[in-house]
Amino acid sequence: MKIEVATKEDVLIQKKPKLRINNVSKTYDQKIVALSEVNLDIEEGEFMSFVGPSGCGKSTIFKIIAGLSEPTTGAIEMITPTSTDTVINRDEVGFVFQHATLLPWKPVIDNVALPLELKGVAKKERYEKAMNVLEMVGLEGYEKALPRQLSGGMQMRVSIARSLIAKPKLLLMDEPFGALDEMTRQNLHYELLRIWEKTNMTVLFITHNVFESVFLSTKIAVMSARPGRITNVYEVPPYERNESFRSTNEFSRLVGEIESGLKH
Ligand SMILES: Nc1ncnc2c1ncn2[C@@H]1O[C@H](COP(=O)(O)OP(=O)(O)OP(=O)(O)O)[C@@H](O)[C@H]1O
Repeated sequence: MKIEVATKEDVLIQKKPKLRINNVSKTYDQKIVALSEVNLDIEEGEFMSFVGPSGCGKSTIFKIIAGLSEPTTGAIEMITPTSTDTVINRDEVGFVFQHATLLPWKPVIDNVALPLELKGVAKKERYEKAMNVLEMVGLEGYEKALPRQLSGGMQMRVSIARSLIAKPKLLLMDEPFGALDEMTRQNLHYELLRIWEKTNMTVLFITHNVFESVFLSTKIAVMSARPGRITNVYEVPPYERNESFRSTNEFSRLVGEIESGLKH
């Protein structure tokens, strides 16, 4: 992972912590150019969605931000006003994947507490924290259940709870609701927005669903086909996110604009 240190001047002009994707390119196996010169600034507390054609490098960006993959050129910078040290603290980054990826033999509470168990946190403390996040995702009472006893939506809630237990400042969600039915997906939209508002995390969210991106996000980054670039960033005004928002003219207008942006 290439980490760049921001200058003091950089830091002083930033009002809020900011994640900067600075000229990031990624070539796999010296021939597959997945990303080409991606630049994007993300403010603290933003809910930023990434939409783009299949294979345009959305997951690659997330892997680079999470430190699971190295950029070929460029860097991810985390700039905070309190420190000139821009090393991203991996403990502050949570990751949720399309599939819940739960350990089938472990009860819900142990799945949720796993990140703390791996860090050697004592059982009492990790169970207390797991109960708190299970309550946040509406799963109190299910702590002893095994994953197979839960619906797909509930398993995703467990996965989200597990990502929240270490109190991430940045949550990366790679198509988390892609495998769920529409009703479950919409219920989880409200849950996620409630959690986002409560925690003030920065959320980065990959989806193929433009409606979902407009409903959830403060900003939407549209990407081009491979090699992936950010072609446009749309801002969603702070409308109240409720059922009626989905049927407003503003909602349809934004969906239309983004869909046409995806075609160019
Ligand atoms: N480990 C890898 N080795 C080689 N090529 C890879 C690797 N990971 C991804 N790629 C290639 O890089 C490109 C971008 O992949 P990536 O998974 O980031 O796209 P994506 O936009 O997330 O796709 P999707 O929307 O289909 O999930 C694709 O062409 C993919 O085949």
